[in-house]
Amino acid sequence: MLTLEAVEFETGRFRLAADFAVAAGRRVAVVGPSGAGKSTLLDLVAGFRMPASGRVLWQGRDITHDPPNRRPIAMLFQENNMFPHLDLVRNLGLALRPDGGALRRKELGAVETALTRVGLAGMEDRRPGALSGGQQSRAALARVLLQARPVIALDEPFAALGPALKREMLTLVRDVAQDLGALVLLVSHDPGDARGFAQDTVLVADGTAQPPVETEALFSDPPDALRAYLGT
Ligand SMILES: Nc1ncnc2c1ncn2[C@@H]1O[C@H](COP(=O)(O)OP(=O)(O)OP(=O)(O)O)[C@@H](O)[C@H]1O
Repeated sequence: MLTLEAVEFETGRFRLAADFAVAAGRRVAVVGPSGAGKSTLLDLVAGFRMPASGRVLWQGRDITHDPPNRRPIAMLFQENNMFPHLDLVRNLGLALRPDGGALRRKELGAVETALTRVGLAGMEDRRPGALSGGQQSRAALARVLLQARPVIALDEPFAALGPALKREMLTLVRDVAQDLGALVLLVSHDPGDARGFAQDTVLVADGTAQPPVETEALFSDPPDALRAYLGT
């Protein structure tokens, strides 16, 4: 269970409140208007931002003051955050050895297995610049797989891909998350993503990240804030 307990965040004039829990293993979309605080919510969970008050807990353990690398969360950004001068094996190896040390045979095997799992077998020695956008997304997902954390947070990860490829990647995320038994938080501007991917949806609007609601129920009878955002 991921719990945001009476979390209050503020920076400048922006405020965000969150007070809800999500069960382990769920797929959750995070939707809402631009600037509402979707990325901020993920940052609070991942530890890149600190709440002014309240607590963040994973399986009942208070992680509010843990640094990002000590949290149970793997984050996948739109930019994918690969080092351009390192090939895929070395980029992904950093998930297992953040100090950049040489990989042992077993670790190398794990990297190769992860690359195969996301459809990149045989591309071990490519650098990120020699990959298409879709392949870069796959590589980023392979890293998430290697990190093997119980929560995966994705912030608009596939916005630059075409619709068919995006759907394919979301299916792969779902499969990878299932392999890991991971909870997924997916920020997206596309209601189709939420409906196709997520069992539950968190609506972020008017200074609040609202408790998750079953996705189909939310979209079939949207509250005013969601209706305004959807333009319906
Ligand atoms: N360092 C900062 N100082 C002041 N305000 C900030 C700072 N960083 C972000 N904000 C504000 O916080 C609010 C929430 O930003 P956030 O990126 O979380 O929104 P979002 O819902 O993810 O938006 P988008 O969909 O456009 O990516 C915005 O109104 C933004 O202007």
